[in-house]
Amino acid sequence: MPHKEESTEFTPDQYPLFPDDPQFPSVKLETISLKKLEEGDEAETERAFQAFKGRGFVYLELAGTDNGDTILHGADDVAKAAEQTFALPLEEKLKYKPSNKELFGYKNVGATNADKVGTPDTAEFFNVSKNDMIVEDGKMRRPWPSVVMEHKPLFAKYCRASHATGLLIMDILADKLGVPREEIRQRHVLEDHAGDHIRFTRGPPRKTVEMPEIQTPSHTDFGTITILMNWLGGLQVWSESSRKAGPLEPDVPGEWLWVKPKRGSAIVNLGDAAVKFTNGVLCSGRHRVIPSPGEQGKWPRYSIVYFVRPTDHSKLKTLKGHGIPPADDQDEEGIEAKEWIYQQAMGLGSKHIDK
Ligand SMILES: O=C(O)CCC(=O)C(=O)O
Ligand SMILES: [Fe+2]
Repeated sequence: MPHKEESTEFTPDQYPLFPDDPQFPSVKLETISLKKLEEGDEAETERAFQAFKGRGFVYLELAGTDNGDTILHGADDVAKAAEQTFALPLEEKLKYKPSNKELFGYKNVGATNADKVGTPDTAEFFNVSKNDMIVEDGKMRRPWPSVVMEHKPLFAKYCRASHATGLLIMDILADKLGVPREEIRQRHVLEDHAGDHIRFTRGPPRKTVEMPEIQTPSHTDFGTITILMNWLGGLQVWSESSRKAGPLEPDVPGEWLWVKPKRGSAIVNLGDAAVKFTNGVLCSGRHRVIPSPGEQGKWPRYSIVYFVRPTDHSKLKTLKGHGIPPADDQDEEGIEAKEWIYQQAMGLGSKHIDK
């Protein structure tokens, strides 16, 4: 157990390994090299494409490229800043509740439902907006706690590296599907306002062996691509892939499988916007977070998530490409991404977001 007086809460050097025990069945994910993707390696791009069509989740090996190294090393520093943010008094954190149909700011423990009967979740989040971090202070749209402001250069660099990595993956998927890269890039321009953010998450240590509580309820991510860094087990994916965004409970039979954290790799998954753009060719995998297994459960669990999302005013509708079956939304204008993401968040029973 970590001792308060000698260590901070986020202490990845102390974490035991994910338990090697059939009690904790884990999912096998492809490991894709970011360096090879950047080099245009054909076999690697094909493996990535197949994995994103299949389960929608991969390990992305980060070392050896500028963006990969920024994410790999930056995530530890971001998590330390996250710890300082969560250490603020609750009343201070609650001053940063989301507003304006945006998800930026603080989500307190219990603000969303973990199931259909309304059991509260047990994780807290702090969502730091990409657009505010990459502009000068005077151009930011919201106030941020001083601990966030102190780390703004770190967050800006982390956002740029994560966004660029997301765009690289989008280019690969576009090429495979016969969609002009620009069709997707224009919906994800770095400087244009979007729901993109770095999410800090903190889940409490496990209280009982049975671990009934749910830190982050079953969901699919709303955006296009998610780049996730975590150090302790707790993330689980539903064994069967589904292409339907929707309710809290999985909609196809299956079981929860653990996703083991992998040192040196991010966990990258696609979100519902990627499903919508491709009429279900790509998969947005259903997942949730419960307390870490075995000995790992003695530590509070941190994760650092970057969400790449379509820009606020881009229309969510199926794109045209030889790999995409024509959709019945051809004649619709399409809903704007900001409104759609807000509706998705409200669908999870969020009680903390103001209009
Ligand atoms: O904490 C994790 O490992 C996953 C978090 C997650 O799924 C999310 O914030 O959307
Ligand atoms: Fe997620």
